[in-house]
Amino acid sequence: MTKPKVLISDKMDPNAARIFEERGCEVDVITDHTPEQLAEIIGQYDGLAIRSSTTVTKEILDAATNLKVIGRAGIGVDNVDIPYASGKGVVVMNTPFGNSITTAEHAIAMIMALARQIPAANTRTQAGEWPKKDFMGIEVTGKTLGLIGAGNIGSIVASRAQGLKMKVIAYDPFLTEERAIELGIEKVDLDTLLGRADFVSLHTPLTDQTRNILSRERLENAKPGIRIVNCARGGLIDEAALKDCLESGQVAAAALDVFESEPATDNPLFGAPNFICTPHLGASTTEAQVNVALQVAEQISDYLVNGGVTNALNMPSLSAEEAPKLKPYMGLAEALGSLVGQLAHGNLEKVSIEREGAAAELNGKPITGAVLAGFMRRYSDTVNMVNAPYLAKERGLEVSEVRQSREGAFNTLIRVTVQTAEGPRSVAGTLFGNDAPRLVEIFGIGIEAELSGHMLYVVNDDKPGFIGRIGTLLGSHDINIGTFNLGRREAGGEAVLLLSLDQKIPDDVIAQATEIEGVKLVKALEF
Ligand SMILES: NC(=O)C1=CN([C@@H]2O[C@H](COP(=O)(O)OP(=O)(O)OC[C@H]3O[C@@H](n4cnc5c(N)ncnc54)[C@H](O)[C@@H]3O)[C@@H](O)[C@H]2O)C=CC1
Ligand SMILES: O=C(O)CCC(=O)C(=O)O
Repeated sequence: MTKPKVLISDKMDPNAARIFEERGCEVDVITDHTPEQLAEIIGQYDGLAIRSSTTVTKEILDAATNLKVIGRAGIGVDNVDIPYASGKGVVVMNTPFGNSITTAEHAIAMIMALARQIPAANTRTQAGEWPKKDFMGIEVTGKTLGLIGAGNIGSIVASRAQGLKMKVIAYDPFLTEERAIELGIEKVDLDTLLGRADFVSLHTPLTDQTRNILSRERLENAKPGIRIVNCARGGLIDEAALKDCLESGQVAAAALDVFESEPATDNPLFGAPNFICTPHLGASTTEAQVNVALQVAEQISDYLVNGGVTNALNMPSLSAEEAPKLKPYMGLAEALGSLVGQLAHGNLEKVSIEREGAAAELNGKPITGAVLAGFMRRYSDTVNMVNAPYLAKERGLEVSEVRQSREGAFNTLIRVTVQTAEGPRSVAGTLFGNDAPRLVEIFGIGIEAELSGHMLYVVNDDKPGFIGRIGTLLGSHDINIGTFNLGRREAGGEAVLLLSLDQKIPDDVIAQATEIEGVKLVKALEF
């Protein structure tokens, strides 16, 4: 088996390359590249490991014809076009916890640096000025810290600030009252926070809702003399307004690690009074960089080698323990989705996926993804289980999932039903010996068949001599039959025949099969 190939395209702790190799991937480290150079080479790789310097644009994704997974050694994934990657079937992962402590510590360092004006005092002292009387600081003890965003990093900042005897309040619409109590923080609205806080620290992602969350109006109406820290994302603060507020003294001081445009080599805030900054160093500690490098390499190789999915932003998680157990189910699910997609006519708007018996106890999301991947192949041949749910949504397909823990005739079963103009049509399958997928029902008729390769599906009247006639027709065209599977509604009623063939059946042979007496439908299937 050829090894999956991974490119590390940003500076990363060398442990990442070691882990890739140990886990069975080939790895190249190429960190010095232009977007054009990256587009030229990306087609060779199955996996891409990045930090924040590589921007994964539509152009890169279009060139990435083999890419299956992008892993961000860090938290923010605003440098990846996730909707486009999802449409291309590429999993996007991050490492949501590896650098949180480090970044929270950076925010606390910024708070302390603002309170005691350490950077300016350092510069002037080293210049030989000894400017003792110019630097009167403030204590943080007893001051109010307002957190905008109290997720992983915000909550660590809260606990560290409480250790410094600060009172912590937070604005986060997704923070529950229970979690706020657990963190010992008071939940408030944004205007209240800005009216009460002595220090504000931002810890949200950059989204349509958070962009410019500290707007000119909010900065101007905040508590006079407020101090602001941003170690989250540039774009959360109106930088021009912040500069004006620093100059007027409305904002007493500000510390930014992140900027609207990075690298920030020429920013309007540079030189503003009481302004300090760092070049996006929030995650830059030895510990955090080892953590995120190890995690991203483990996650990417787990996906490429075993199919395990951890911390994906565009796909449900699948643990390394679950992945091998789910593998035969995914094969079955994809084949059933493909079968129903190939057989059902017309514009299909609803699909229902039922899991019965042992299948009901499994993680359903990947199974649904696999059914949809098989089903959506009727519309697109580049579909996989990552992009299938997105494509299904785009086409307005209504997807429902049903679990039935009770066993029926089979101890494990997946049934896929689509609503057609003629009513519901379903196919069902099971696993033989826990790992061999088998079709067991097709449109209400019991049958037992493996779904693979080239197949021929025939619906006919159950009459003597029919099987001989179809066999003779195929034989006369030198088409060898691998397996022969029969099912019927009742003796003499409607029957179905599913043949696996050693080669693709030509259209003219299908036309001749349709002419055989008693034949109602002939269809070539591909799996
Ligand atoms: N400076 C640096 O080097 C680093 C920056 N970061 C950035 O820090 C930020 C926070 O990261 P985490 O805490 O790990 O993320 P998280 O997802 O754990 O927390 C984000 C919090 O923001 C809240 N939120 C979302 N929309 C909001 C809104 N409209 N108003 C208020 N709160 C809102 C969420 O409910 C959540 O609790 C991210 O932008 C991340 O990219 C992370 C690591 C390093
Ligand atoms: O990789 C870095 O240095 C930046 C980290 C970061 O911003 C993040 O993880 O969101």
